[in-house]
Amino acid sequence: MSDVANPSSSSTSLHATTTLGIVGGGTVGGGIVSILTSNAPLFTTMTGKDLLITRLAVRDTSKSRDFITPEGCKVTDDFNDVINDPSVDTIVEVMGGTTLAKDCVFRALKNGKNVVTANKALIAAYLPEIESLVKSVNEDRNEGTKPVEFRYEAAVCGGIPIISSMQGDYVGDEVEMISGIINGCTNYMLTSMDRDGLSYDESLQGASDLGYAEADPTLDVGGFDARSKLKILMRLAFGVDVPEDEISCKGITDLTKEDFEYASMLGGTIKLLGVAKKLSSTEVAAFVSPAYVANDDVLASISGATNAVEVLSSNLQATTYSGQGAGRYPTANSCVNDIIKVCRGDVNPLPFNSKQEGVEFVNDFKSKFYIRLRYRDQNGITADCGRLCEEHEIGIYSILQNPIKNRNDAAFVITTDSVNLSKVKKFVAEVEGKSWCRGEAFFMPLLRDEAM
Ligand SMILES: NC(=O)C1=CN([C@@H]2O[C@H](COP(=O)(O)OP(=O)(O)OC[C@H]3O[C@@H](n4cnc5c(N)ncnc54)[C@H](OP(=O)(O)O)[C@@H]3O)[C@@H](O)[C@H]2O)C=CC1
Ligand SMILES: N[C@@H](CC=O)C(=O)O
Repeated sequence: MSDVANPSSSSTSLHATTTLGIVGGGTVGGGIVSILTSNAPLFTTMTGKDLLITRLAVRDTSKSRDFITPEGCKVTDDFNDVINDPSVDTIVEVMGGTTLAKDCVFRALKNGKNVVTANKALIAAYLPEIESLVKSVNEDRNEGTKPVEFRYEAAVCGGIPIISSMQGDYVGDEVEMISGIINGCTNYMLTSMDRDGLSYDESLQGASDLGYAEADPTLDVGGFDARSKLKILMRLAFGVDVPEDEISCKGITDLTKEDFEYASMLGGTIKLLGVAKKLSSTEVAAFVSPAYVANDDVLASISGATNAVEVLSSNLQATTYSGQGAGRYPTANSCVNDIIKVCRGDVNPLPFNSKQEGVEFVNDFKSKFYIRLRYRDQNGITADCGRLCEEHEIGIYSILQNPIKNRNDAAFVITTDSVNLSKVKKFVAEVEGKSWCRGEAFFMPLLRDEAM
């Protein structure tokens, strides 16, 4: 921190300053600037320092902005100007992505700057590397120098303070399971489609307009954004680093109107969930998938961009965190909280908690499943399915079918007894080879009914 009197703020200020460089002036970056500037006197009181935004990097400096650039802040299209400025104490990375953002964050840390980021994709892709870089940068710092901080509250569930809770509130506890809605864009979309009857494209457009979607919305609708967040939560909760692509991941793109009708027939709805569970002292399983949620489950009523995460632990038992998971101000709020902690001098030597040796990830899980099959009508289809279920050791719990409207393209749903995902995948692969089967089958877990 620059513990010198602030020369550029009102000439009467005798406070020390903290200088911020923000990389990214979009949905989140604009919100951070607005919150910091509109509450400046309060933040000075809280930290004892004037917070100056002296640098802002954007891709296109000629674009008009929906926020006011702070007085004296230099705007650039080269983030190197920000991370190489020796007067900047803290870099706030809110441009997103995993290539340039990696360069920006890694070089900022190497330059001895604190980093605040909302970038879950980057953290999920390079968590061990970030952890060891923060450690080595701090080991190399002179004795008595404040350690460099890496903070990322906004990266998981936007405005919900789940990261600080996972870092600090379970130290004497043991987390057994995390499950919840951890992507605001898709929850907004599913709500608009199910409740308001909007099409997939209309609901995605709405989510983008409201600033919920990623720059590449495939990350949202494909489940990948939720998977990045789940990976980070798994490290914090279970001390396990899981390569992201090992976590079973299905997005919302294959869901149809019919699935909502069948879910309603079963007494529930469909939510995109991230679930991770400790199966034993040495094994953890996880998935991201649409899932059937019964109407009396707390997750069924979570609508719009709201996120909700239930953490099951030995001491606390079930604790649910709920709030805005995406959008300008909820997300910027989390970044600002991190910035204030950094300015105040709070130190967190273990940003990702301790790693637990000997805990392995198992890429399979047990649940009851919903399997929707499309078919060309002919005799013997249910008999065929029943035989295949028996061969794959899948117990049928129910069979649902609306009256057939089109004999060439009809659908029915099987719900199963508890069975491993791996068995369902093999069953589905065999069904898809049948002459009567149309297209790909769709399957998803039934939450709570012994999920995992
Ligand atoms: N939006 C949300 O609800 C949430 C977002 N996040 C994360 O926050 C981060 C930012 O998201 P969001 O604000 O929505 O994204 P936006 O697309 O709205 O903003 C990205 C900003 O980064 C700038 N930028 C892009 N590339 C460069 C570059 N090479 N050099 C300098 N600036 C660049 C863009 O400049 P320009 O404006 O000129 O194009 C833009 O201002 C992402 O990591 C996202 O995952 C996390 C939680 C919630
Ligand atoms: N696209 C993300 C933004 C916040 O993380 C989401 O919708 O959750």
